[in-house]
This record gives sequence, C-alpha cells and structure tokens, in this order.
Amino acid sequence: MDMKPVLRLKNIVKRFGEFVALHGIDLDIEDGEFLTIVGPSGSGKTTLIRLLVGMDNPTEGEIWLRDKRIDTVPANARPTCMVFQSLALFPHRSVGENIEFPLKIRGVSKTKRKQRALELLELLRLPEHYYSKRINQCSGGERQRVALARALAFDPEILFFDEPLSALDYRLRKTLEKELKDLHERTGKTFVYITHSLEEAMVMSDRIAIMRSGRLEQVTDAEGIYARPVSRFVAEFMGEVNLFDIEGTAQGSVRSKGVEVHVNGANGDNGVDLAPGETATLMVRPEFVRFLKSTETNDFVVKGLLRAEYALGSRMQYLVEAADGSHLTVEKLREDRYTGAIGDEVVLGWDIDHTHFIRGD
Ligand SMILES: Nc1ncnc2c1ncn2[C@@H]1O[C@H](COP(=O)(O)OP(=O)(O)OP(=O)(O)O)[C@@H](O)[C@H]1O
Repeated sequence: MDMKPVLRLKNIVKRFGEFVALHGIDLDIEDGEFLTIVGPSGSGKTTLIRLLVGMDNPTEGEIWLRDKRIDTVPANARPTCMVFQSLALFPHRSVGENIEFPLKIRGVSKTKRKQRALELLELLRLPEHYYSKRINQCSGGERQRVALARALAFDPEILFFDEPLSALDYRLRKTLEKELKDLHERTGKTFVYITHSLEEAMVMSDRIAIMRSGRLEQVTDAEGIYARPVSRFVAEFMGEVNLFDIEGTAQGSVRSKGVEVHVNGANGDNGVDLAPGETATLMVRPEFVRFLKSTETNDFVVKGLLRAEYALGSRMQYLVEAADGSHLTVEKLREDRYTGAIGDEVVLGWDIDHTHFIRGD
C-alpha cells in the first residue's frame, strides 16, 4: 500500500450556534486505507463525515484532497462518494439503471454505462442477469451490493460509508463485512467508514479512529486500540476489561488502591515507571487472567470469590468479586473452563506482558 495522505484534515472545528460538535480535528487518511471512525452516539461521527463529503462546511480548519483544498467545494464537485445508510436506491427501477444513474447524470453514453454496470456486477459478484432485475425484487444483501456498485460507478477516489450495515440482521452483516473488506482489497480504494459497532471496525479496518465528544481520542490499528488504549474510555469502549487504580511505591513497585494486587517487580517494566505516589490505571483483558493453582504465582495476583459463570458460545465468562467488593471478569475458552463451583475462593493472576498501563483518564 502506498502510504501517503489522500485526505488531510487540519484543525477542523464545527459549531452549531454555541455548541461545539468538533473541537479541532487533525487527521491524515492514507491512500488506499480502510479507516473506521467509531464512537458513542453524539460523539460527532456524522458531523465529521458530512464535512468530508461536502454536505456541510467546517466553521474553522481545512480539508485537503491531495494538493487541493476542498472544504469549500460543494459535494457534487468532489471526486468522492458516500454510501448512505438508507441506500437511496430507486426501488421500481432495475439494478442496471440504479448503477448507471451517477454516470447518466454525468452524461456518459448508454453503451459505456452498460459496459461499466456489467463490470461492476461482476466485481460485486452479482449475476449478469440482475442487470434487468428490479430493486424491489432484490434481497437486503443484494441491495447493499447494488448500492456499492453504484457508489463505485464513476470511480471515486474515496468511498464514505455511514453505518451501511446497521439495519441488517447479524448473519447478513457478517457476510457483508467480509465482502466489504474483500472489495476494499480488490479495488485498492480509500474507504472511510463510520459505525457504532466495534466488532465491525475490528474485522474490516486498517486503522480505527475512536471519537469522544467531538475529539479523536486515539487513531491506530485494531491491535493497538485493543491492547494499548490511551485512556480508560478507549479501554472500556473496546469490550470487557479489568481496570485498577494503581500507585507507585517507594520500593519502586506499584500497588493497587482498590483491590489487593500483589505485584512482583512490575514497576519500570512494560512501560510503567511511576514515581512514589504517582497514579495510573492498570489494564488487563479478561482472556489473559488465569485461575492460579495453589502452587502457582504470577506478576499480578488478586484473590476473590467466584460469583458467576456465563456461557458465551465458544467462551466462558467468569465474574470474580475481590476483597473490596469490586469485580473482575475472566474469560476462558470452553475447553479450558474453570472446573470448580460458584462461591469458590479463587486466586487470579496474569503476566506483566499482558498488562497495559494507562496514564491520565
Ligand atoms: N444541525 C445540528 N444542529 C445542532 N446540533 C447538532 C446538529 N447536528 C449535530 N448536532 C449535535 O452534534 C453532536 C454530534 O452529532 P453527530 O450526529 O455527529 O453524532 P454521531 O456520533 O454521529 O451520533 P450517532 O452515532 O448517534 O449518529 C450531537 O450532540 C448533536 O446533537
């Protein structure tokens, strides 16, 4: 992949009256990447994408498409395209007419339009005879593919997606996630995607941008977001997590304020270097926490009572109550399940290598 920014956002601010929806966003979107913007409701995802496609203008800041400033260029003059959540296909027209629509309004000849539509049907793995099938005779998944074909019709530089899969059922969504990723690879185009669904973001994206209250909290690959979040917000947003408030000690180790955590020489290793009294957050994902046997020890150890067990398909999830009443979550594959009973006194442990430290909130 040729990594140079195709789209560059410089200090984008968007105000609605007194309300600041975007607080100075800086972001480089690389040529050919699949970037997903994730964030809770109201964090500013739609506002941002509307500015990128030209449906609205920023209050301050600049948007550059390669070496052209585009934040004042109207949507229809931008060489980008948006795939709407609602699809906005013409239900009584044929698949072919829908795909050709953007070409028709640009004055492309009938023969060329049809040729392109047939190419796109093939690219989207729809049978050729669908060309004359009416949209209202297509399934939900087929309509999504037609909408994608239409978005690709005039060969846009960048495709923007605003939650295109959110209305679909689970299985279809899973299929289309893979198809989108595959389509991204086959076309080599830049995809900018917004979603509520982290799972969707994890499956498809080269990079994920986490939005929080009109700011980009973290922008990196899925592994980085999951394993090395910059804040408690990102850590918690990325699924189940165990977080402890910790403090540096005069002995050069760290101790937890809330829970009984025995630490074997953790300070200074693996990115934490806390001065005595300095605080941070220790994070460990549930799949890295182990039930220790009486002969075992670990870098971090917490004692507690097993309070609940949940079967999550291929995995088991456990809830353990620590001495101070706080709870830890542990996850195991079904074949590695804990064999004791609810109410057992258990000792949990995990390695420093699976521990991440977060400074700040
Ligand atoms: N035209 C507008 N006038 C006033 N406030 C607006 C306008 N558009 C959006 N907002 C506000 O800006 C904030 C961000 O909205 P936005 O729609 O971008 O969030 P979002 O992350 O896309 O949310 P969702 O996931 O629910 O779609 C919200 O607080 C919203 O109320």
